[in-house]
Amino acid sequence: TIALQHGAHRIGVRTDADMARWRSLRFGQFIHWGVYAIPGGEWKGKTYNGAAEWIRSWKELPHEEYDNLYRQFNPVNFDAQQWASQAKEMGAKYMIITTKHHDGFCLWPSKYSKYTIAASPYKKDLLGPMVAAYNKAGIDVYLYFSIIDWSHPDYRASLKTAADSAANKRFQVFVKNQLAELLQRYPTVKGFWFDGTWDDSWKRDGAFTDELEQYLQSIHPGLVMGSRLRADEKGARHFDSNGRLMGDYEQGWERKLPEKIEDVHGNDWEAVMTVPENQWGYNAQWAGHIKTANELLEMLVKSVSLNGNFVLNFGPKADGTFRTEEQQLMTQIGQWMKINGEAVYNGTYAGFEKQDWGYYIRKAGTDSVYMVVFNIPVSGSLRVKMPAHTSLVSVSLQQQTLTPELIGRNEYFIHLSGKQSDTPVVILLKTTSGENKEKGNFEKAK
Ligand SMILES: COc1ccc([C@H]2[C@H](O)[C@H](O)[C@H](C)N2C)cc1
Repeated sequence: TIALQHGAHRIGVRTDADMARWRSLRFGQFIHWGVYAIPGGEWKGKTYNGAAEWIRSWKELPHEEYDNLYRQFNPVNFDAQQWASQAKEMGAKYMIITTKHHDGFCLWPSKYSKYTIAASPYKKDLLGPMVAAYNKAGIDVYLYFSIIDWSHPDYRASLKTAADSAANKRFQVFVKNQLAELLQRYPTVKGFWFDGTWDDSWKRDGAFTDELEQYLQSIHPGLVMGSRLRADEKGARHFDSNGRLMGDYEQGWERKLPEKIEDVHGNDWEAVMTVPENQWGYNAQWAGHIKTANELLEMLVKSVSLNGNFVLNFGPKADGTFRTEEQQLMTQIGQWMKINGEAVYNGTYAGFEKQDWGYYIRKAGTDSVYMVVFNIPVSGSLRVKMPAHTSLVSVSLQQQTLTPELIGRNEYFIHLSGKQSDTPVVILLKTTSGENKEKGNFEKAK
């Protein structure tokens, strides 16, 4: 390894209570909301093919016009209580809200910028009511914050001149001030979700990113911040130049999931996912494949089975309401979570050999292992190979006790006689482990 001043400061996962809480939540709701919801991916009859929240970068929409959209931003139908209750119904345990995206428009009346909700017809702070309503519903709130800020005169993507460096210094002060302001205004938030940290100007100043992270922890101990904030002094991001994860969890899983446990290298991690292929902010016409509730449940369950969190994104309209498709998804996912959430919350990697029928999830610190079945085989028989020194004590499907068939050494078939289901099936295995523990109930010779 090489000597680093601003690389990872910790080997292995965070073991404090705040991180344990983040880890227990497993299922989050991302919300991308801002003035980009006004065009919604379209402008003067033309459709923008990129992600709707990036429409300002589209040559068909002059910056001057985009930067005046805030004059129309008036979410009269915004109802924080309604947002929080539908998130609760879906089963989300945390929410991540865009305080400001790359365009720099602030959903809160920041005293460090004129480009805020205070300048809009709506005038009022949007974040305060959101944080209060979600917390009241028992949902933790995390703040998305884009370092890139296209609206700020001192923002520089790269530093070519001394003037650039001077501007960048001023910009760093601005960033630090806004982050401190957010923590001061919304003290119950549990962390930041940083974005827009790929430009040279940011990743070349590893020392600043390190000091900033430590500063934020000092004024708000316990904050949970992922690997997107920092760079080490060599410009390495997420993983420092010694391959060690920076930040509290790996934050690179954007619209993609790891395949197997080795892919996450023993780190905490979180995946963020869009319902369409790549739309975060509101996009009027959803084109391409729109993920179904079952697809999204499989991503959630797969993430938890690999020791990670899964965050599903929603893009409210400019008026503050959610599109019908998103409301229907929240309801459908919530119907499954209401019955089966126990398999997701506090879920961890089970240590069982993966089978084709679906995923194993271990309830943290227990001998309870859930099988979440997405693919019932034509045989109806679910193969279960017990890990070494682990015995099977009982098998149940909801309130029904099942008797597995012993088909080999510590290997079973669980027969789902003629079972069909249009949503994932959850089976609970009670196990016992340890060298000299008594054998499970199904190993005695017939
Ligand atoms: C250049 O590729 C990008 C850059 C930024 C993103 C942003 C999206 O706008 C959204 O906020 C997502 C979480 N973030 C990574 C996505 C892809």
